[in-house]
Amino acid sequence: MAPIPRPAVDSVVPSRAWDALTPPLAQWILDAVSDLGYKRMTPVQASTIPEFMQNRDVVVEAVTGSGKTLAYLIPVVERLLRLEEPLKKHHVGAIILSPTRELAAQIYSVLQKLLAFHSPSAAAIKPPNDEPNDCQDGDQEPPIVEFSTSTLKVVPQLLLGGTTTTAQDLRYFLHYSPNLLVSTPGRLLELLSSPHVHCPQFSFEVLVLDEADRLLDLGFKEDLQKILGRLPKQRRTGLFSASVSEAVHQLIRVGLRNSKKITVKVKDAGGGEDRRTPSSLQMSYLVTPCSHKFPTVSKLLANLDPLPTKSIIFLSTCAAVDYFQHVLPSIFPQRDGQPFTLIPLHGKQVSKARDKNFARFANSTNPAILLTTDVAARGLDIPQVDLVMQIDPPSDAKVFLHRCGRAGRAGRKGLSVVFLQPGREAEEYPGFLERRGTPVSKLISENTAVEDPDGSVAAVAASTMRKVVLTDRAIHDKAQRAFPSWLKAYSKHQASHIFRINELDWEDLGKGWALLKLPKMPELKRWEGDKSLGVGVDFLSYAYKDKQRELLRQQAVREREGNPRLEPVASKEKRKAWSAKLDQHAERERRREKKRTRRERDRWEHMTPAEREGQKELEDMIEQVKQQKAEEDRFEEFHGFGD
Ligand SMILES: Nc1ncnc2c1ncn2[C@@H]1O[C@H](COP(=O)(O)OP(=O)(O)OP(=O)(O)O)[C@@H](O)[C@H]1O
Repeated sequence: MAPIPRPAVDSVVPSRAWDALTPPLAQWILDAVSDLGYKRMTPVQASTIPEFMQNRDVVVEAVTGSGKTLAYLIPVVERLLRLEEPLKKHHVGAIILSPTRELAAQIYSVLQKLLAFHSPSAAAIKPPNDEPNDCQDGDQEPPIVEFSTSTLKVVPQLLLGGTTTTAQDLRYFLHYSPNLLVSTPGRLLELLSSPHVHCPQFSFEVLVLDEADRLLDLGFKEDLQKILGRLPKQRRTGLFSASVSEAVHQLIRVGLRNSKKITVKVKDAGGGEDRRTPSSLQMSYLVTPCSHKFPTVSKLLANLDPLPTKSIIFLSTCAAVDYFQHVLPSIFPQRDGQPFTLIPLHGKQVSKARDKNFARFANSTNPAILLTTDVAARGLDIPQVDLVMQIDPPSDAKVFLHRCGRAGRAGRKGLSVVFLQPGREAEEYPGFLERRGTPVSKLISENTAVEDPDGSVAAVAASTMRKVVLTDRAIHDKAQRAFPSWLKAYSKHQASHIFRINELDWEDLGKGWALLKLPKMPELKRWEGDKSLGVGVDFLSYAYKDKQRELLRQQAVREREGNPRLEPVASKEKRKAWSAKLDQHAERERRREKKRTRRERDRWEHMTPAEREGQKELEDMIEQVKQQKAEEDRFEEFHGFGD
């Protein structure tokens, strides 16, 4: 295996042998890591494990793919196995929280691999959807079975919304009495709400927030606040991420105790600047108009040497993934006589499809491409990912390094490419990234440049994809939904001074998206170009593949012909441009804020004292984050870094 990036900044601990730690790790752990082929600790493991095993909280920021998972799993299991006596039945000793189901499942799988070397724990591992066979009926009150607590062991449980019901999770909990829970916030909260699940101070040891900055985002605020309210304050806490911002470090003062900040960055090739990305990962950009983006992706896939085993394409919305999954295979090349397998994955797929698609990608033996959104940006560890392509930069600049970091993991060579449109994007975005510690350089290679002086390459690609769209009106519908949603995402980019809607080239976008026409959108009201994009389509006879759907459409056409007033007309509200809606938005936001405050007050009145404590703790954390962010913004503004 290629060398792991070397540490810098706060971390002074280099990569070390596993048996060099004091206090030493248990023999079974040494056997496990040796069997897994991990000869030495990575820098983040060498820095974190000794601290987290002792009574210290840790805030760990280390580049993607640097081995953070084992850096917390080893201390967590060691702590549970070094207790003086086993925990009482139905008492939880440790919790690991992750923002997504896929990441939680992955953490659980690493944990299983580790515990396989600890015989008492290995015997306790059951599949997460295991139905204890003495209680199959979902509606019955779960029986509480006797559970042997004489041996110290780690009994893990994976909690995932979508795969099991809360009742099934609770039955599993009551039957096997797990002491270590790996979960997403929502599902954990549901379990902790049961009076049968206990986390008292004398039992509860440690809480880990993986992708901590994402978990501290406002989207998770309520759940996290309630979770903290149900956990004892006297506990160890570990925050882990590749982007624990300075703001999150302030949490040390409020949420964490006796804490240690561990930062593992890497030096750039010349040994100078600190980087926030692994040195095995080449971070690059390409300047391409929209209509050249996918032809360029094809060229990369056709020519990159060695052939990328697995690649990820990031799009900005779920609807775009739903649409492009149909058209892209028509323009993607074959390698060694084999097509690439294109697998869609996004957060609006039902859990089963999401799990299946993720497993298909992870286990694919053919060259495979995951077409996805930011749901796959963080934490996922699929070592064979060689290439990451960001068709659009993410709206949240912080997500950029997480997306890139799906490639170039654990010292393996990886390439990340972000596609920028000529003009402001190409001129300003690289500088914007550099100021955030994630510099990118222009990808210069014969393999990538699409020479297209007369636009014929783009035209051929658009025409090939349009042929696919014409085979089924349902694909056209998807495109017409996806394009406005992409535009909305574009308009919400954090760096709004770079990503400006009024500088977009609509005709080129229509070609790049292989649209049959531009959708009716307020933004196009004053645009005088050809909204049919020069594609002559007879929409009256353009049919759905699905027979039932087509019959309904034909019926609707007949009805409309009989009564032209039935033509659906977008409401006045819908026809307003985004920009014109801003004032209304502000007013609505003010009213919403008022309602929110009232709701919060009501909720507070109905809270238990413990929940109030949790709420206060979290509010303190968020306040600190806000203050720090404001300070950072002022600093950036002063130095001309502002967005
Ligand atoms: N000591 C080690 N030696 C070699 N490889 C290791 C070692 N520890 C972990 N790895 C490998 O490194 C890869 C990345 O590990 P992990 O997923 O924990 O990274 P991470 O730092 O959590 O990344 P991210 O920030 O993207 O979540 C895994 O494939 C893992 O098997």
